[in-house]
Amino acid sequence: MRASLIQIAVDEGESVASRRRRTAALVREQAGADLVVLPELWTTGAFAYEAFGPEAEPLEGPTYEAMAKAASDAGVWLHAGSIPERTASGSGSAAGDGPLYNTSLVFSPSGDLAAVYRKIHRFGFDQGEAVLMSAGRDLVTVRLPGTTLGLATCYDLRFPELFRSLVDAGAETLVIPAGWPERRRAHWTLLAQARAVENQAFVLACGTAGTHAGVPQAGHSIVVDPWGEVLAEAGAGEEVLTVDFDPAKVAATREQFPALKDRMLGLEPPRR
Ligand SMILES: O=C(O)CCC(=O)C(=O)O
Repeated sequence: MRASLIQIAVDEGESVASRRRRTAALVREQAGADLVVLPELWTTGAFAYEAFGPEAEPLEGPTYEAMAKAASDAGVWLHAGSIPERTASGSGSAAGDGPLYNTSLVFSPSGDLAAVYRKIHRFGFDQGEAVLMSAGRDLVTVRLPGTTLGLATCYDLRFPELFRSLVDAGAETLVIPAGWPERRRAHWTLLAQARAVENQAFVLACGTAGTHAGVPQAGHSIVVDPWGEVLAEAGAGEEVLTVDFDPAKVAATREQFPALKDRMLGLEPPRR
């Protein structure tokens, strides 16, 4: 299976429309890959909090349209990263005035929507995304020929229980679009390898390059195999990271070193 992770530079000097066109062209250039992955919130930048509201889109907005077309033009599965999604209001009476979500979209090679994942763990403690966006509640897996993807986004990487739940739901390849900051790059690499080793799964983690809202991005998108080996790692700048991997390695690793079978669930709490 061939995956291409497009580590887009998200700099303030470029308009959202220009970056959308440029990204669609980069996706088209990946014809021949099986799966293409984009980063988190690449239209606005993950730290450009002031842009979330103004640039928010309905699910089937301009990014959806451009990415559905790019996926079908290239004939690839496309994890189109995430967008700031403006949902319809709760009453359904007025479209587009409901809560915001950090929403990932996955398209099939014919350009059909295959999955929607709304980021569960919001970043920022009491600021930024944590107050501007609502939290998703649903685990999402996507069946591709040869592997099952488990979806997570950026800060989710710090929550191992989410990934265990995805594995329990059948995930073999964990796909993590991100807008991870340079100042915590060591955590990014370490956590990507940890999630791969503990879940005996491939990890495809695609970040952004550039600087927006004064936050330099880590880049260093990374692909890790179920044994924890780094198969490929990008540098700091804009880059397409292409890697060939064998999805059968998940079952082989789980069979040869069956640690997942030794989980002890439902332990007793400490006695007082
Ligand atoms: O957890 C981190 O250090 C970065 C998370 C983040 O930037 C995000 O989720 O947008």
